[in-house]
Formats: sequence, C-alpha cells, structure tokens
Amino acid sequence: MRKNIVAGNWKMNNDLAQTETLITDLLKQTKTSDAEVMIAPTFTNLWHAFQSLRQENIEVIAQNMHFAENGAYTGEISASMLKSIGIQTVILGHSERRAYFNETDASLAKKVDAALANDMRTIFCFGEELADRKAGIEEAVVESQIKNALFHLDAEAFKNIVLAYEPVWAIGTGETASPEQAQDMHAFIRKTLANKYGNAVSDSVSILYGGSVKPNNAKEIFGKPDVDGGLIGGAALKAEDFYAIVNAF
Ligand SMILES: O=C[C@H](O)COP(=O)(O)O
Repeated sequence: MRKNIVAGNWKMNNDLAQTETLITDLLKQTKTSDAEVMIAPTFTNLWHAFQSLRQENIEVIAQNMHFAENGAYTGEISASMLKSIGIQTVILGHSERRAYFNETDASLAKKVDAALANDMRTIFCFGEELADRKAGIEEAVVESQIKNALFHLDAEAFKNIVLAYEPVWAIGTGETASPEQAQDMHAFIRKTLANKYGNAVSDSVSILYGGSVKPNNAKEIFGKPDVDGGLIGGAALKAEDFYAIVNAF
C-alpha cells in the first residue's frame, strides 16, 4: 500500500558510540506526521540499533546485501542473515553502490529477487547522472534502470518494493532537484509502472525522492502529488534535522 516514508541512510558514518548518541537523540524527537520512519546504520551497528528501537516507531533497515544465500563471498551479508537479526527492509541500487562497487541492473535484479525470496521489502534506488540530464535523456535512463532490474517481477512483488528516485547530481551536493523536476520524474515513473502493470500497481507503490533533502526544502518536495517521502543522507545524521524532514508532511 502507498505510504509516506522517510528513510535516513547513514551511509558509512557513525561508529557504535555515535550510533548510540544519535539513537538517543532520535528518541527525544516528536513525530507529528503520518510518515513511516526508517534508519539505515552500517552493518556493524544494525543489531545494536535494532535492539534499541524494536519497541519504537523507527524501523532499522540495511544499506545493502548480497544476492547469494551464503558461500564464498568474503565481506558480504545475505538476506537471511539480515532477517535473522530482525531486519525486514534493505536499500538496493544506491548510486554509490553502482558507481564504486560496480553494481549493475543485472546484479541488482538478482539482489531484488533474493530480498523478495526472503520476504523482505526493498527500497530500490535509481537516477540519472548530470550528463544524462544535460543531454535530455534522464527519462530514458530511469526507465531502463527500472525495466532492467524490476520488470521481470510479477505485479504481486510490488507490494514489497519501494522506489527511490535519486538524481546523482543532487546527492550530497546541496543541489536539489526542484519540486517540479521531482514531480515530473515521479509522474513519469508511475506512468512507466502503469504501462507495464496497470494502475493498481502504479498507484500503490511509494516513490521516494533523494538528493539534498533538508528541513528547508522537504515540505515543498513532499507536497508534490507523486512524491511519497524521501531517502535522506546528510540531514539524517542530525536528529533535529531528520525529524524536521519527517514532520514536513
Ligand atoms: O541515500 C541518500 C541519498 O544519497 C541522499 O543523500 P543526501 O541527502 O546527503 O544528498
């Protein structure tokens, strides 16, 4: 079902002590919106964060996982390992994973399958680079990322998929897509889904925007009809800023 979601992607930030401090600060905040709240700490802090927040309205999610169930994949973590410590949701396809760790639409399709096979929810990220937007091919790029990684799925699978549109040029740069640019792309994404799966699927999938969302721009971005929340990087590292964004709905 389509929901408002605000997910904080902590990326490779916060050791255990810093994680404890940030969680303490998060628990001091008041939520006034209906948004589902999630945080994605590093793997080493998932168990601690999960234990600290299991009674709270903050879901602890993973930033990545491998597509295999187990085996000789040094340094990797599987869906069932995440499930075994209570993690139900995983971010897949972040542009940093694609850029620095050679993740491709094909490998991401396998990861999505592994998450679904383990009954996990996926926040699937995609988005164009600056050169794509300058060349006017941003919709074609986004369409191919979605098609190549997700269109082998049946309609039922989309109950466990959340989409996150993150234009690469807006991530960590302070340069946000305008609310209109975000809305235009989100409407295009919904149309792409509708063409393949029909309106029942396209209307029910949450589509998040990510890329320099801050307390001072969240309200305008979240006010657009096809924007169902945000995937937040830098601003998720300060509890007050993160909750100002959560409460922007
Ligand atoms: O996963 C989060 C996105 O990469 C956005 O990061 P940012 O809010 O620091 O631009």
